[in-house]
Amino acid sequence: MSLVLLSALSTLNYRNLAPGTLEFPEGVTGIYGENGAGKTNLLEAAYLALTGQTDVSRLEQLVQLGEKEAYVRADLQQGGSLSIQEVGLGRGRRQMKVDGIRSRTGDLPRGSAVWIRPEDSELVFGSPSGRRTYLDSLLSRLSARYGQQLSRYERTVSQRNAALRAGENWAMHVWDEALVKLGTDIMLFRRRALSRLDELAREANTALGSRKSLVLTLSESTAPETYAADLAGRRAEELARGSTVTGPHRDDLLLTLGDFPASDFASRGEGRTVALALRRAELELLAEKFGEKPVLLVDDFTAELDPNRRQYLLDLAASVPQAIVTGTEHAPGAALTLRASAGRFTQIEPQEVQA
Ligand SMILES: Nc1ncnc2c1ncn2[C@@H]1O[C@H](COP(=O)(O)OP(=O)(O)OP(=O)(O)O)[C@@H](O)[C@H]1O
Repeated sequence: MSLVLLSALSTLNYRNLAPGTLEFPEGVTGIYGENGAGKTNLLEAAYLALTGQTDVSRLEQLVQLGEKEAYVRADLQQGGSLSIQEVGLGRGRRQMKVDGIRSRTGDLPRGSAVWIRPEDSELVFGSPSGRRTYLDSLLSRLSARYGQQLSRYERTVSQRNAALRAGENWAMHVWDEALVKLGTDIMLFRRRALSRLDELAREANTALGSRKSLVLTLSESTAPETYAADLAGRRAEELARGSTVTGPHRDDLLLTLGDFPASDFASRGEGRTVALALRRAELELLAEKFGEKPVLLVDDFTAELDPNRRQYLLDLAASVPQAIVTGTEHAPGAALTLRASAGRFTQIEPQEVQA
């Protein structure tokens, strides 16, 4: 894949953003403005247009209050040619087009964006499902096959759960066979990817000035060698509960800082550093896979009270071909500075930024 640059972003009826198009240069675009101005909304729209993905479960939340549909469009410069990605949003529905042709998320460039935001601390302090989502979303971008196997696995788990609830003990061997095959693929892929992810996250954690070492490990609910036996051994429990309790959908990505699990023992600041290290590792893995660094979206670098992490974020933004960095203050050294106010973005001349 060649370098992907976001040359323009257009939105219509997207949250509080005024309709219009913003053009972005190479290098860093800094966006500053007061709380509630629409800075996060803009990055969210950019991430959606670049990747087709959002972590908002109710899509209507993205549509401006009082409107029925919203639209975002990314004009991408890729290896000298222009490509246009459009996402239309309605009640519970998302439609995507690439260069005018109906498409699915899998058709979009998979390594095109990484989004770093203050809420990333939840990766450390939140539930295992958030960490699984981080891992699965990253691995699905690294390998389309992983994404396909994961959707098949998730479908199989929900069908098997329905059979368990219906007490269909006689059908279980069929479901188990399918589950073990798909689940084993997922476990093996996760194991392979984790060693490099662990190395990259460790390096980033050290570069962030952390004195404690970071180690990433998988906590697996079963192993490929024992999967079938583990399922059989918990059959009675699963029938009683009506749900599948063994398999990679129950795994966790353990983050050990120093000698202890970061989720239970890290301070808020240490947790934030670990979360940043995970995002940095994501960026590096995507760059290794696709040969180019993704567009980096940094939400609220000013939320970092620690000067070390602030500087790290600014340096990271300056090191990639294109970054958009928001904050309540302007980002120093930006190629373009925009001021956000009530969902509108106006360009600020360099001399005004200095002032
Ligand atoms: N669907 C929607 N329709 C209209 N407005 C919305 C919608 N969803 C969110 N908003 C509003 O968008 C505003 C801007 O939110 P956003 O999170 O982008 O601000 P921000 O500039 O990032 O602020 P902060 O600096 O506090 O993070 C909020 O006031 C919010 O109420």
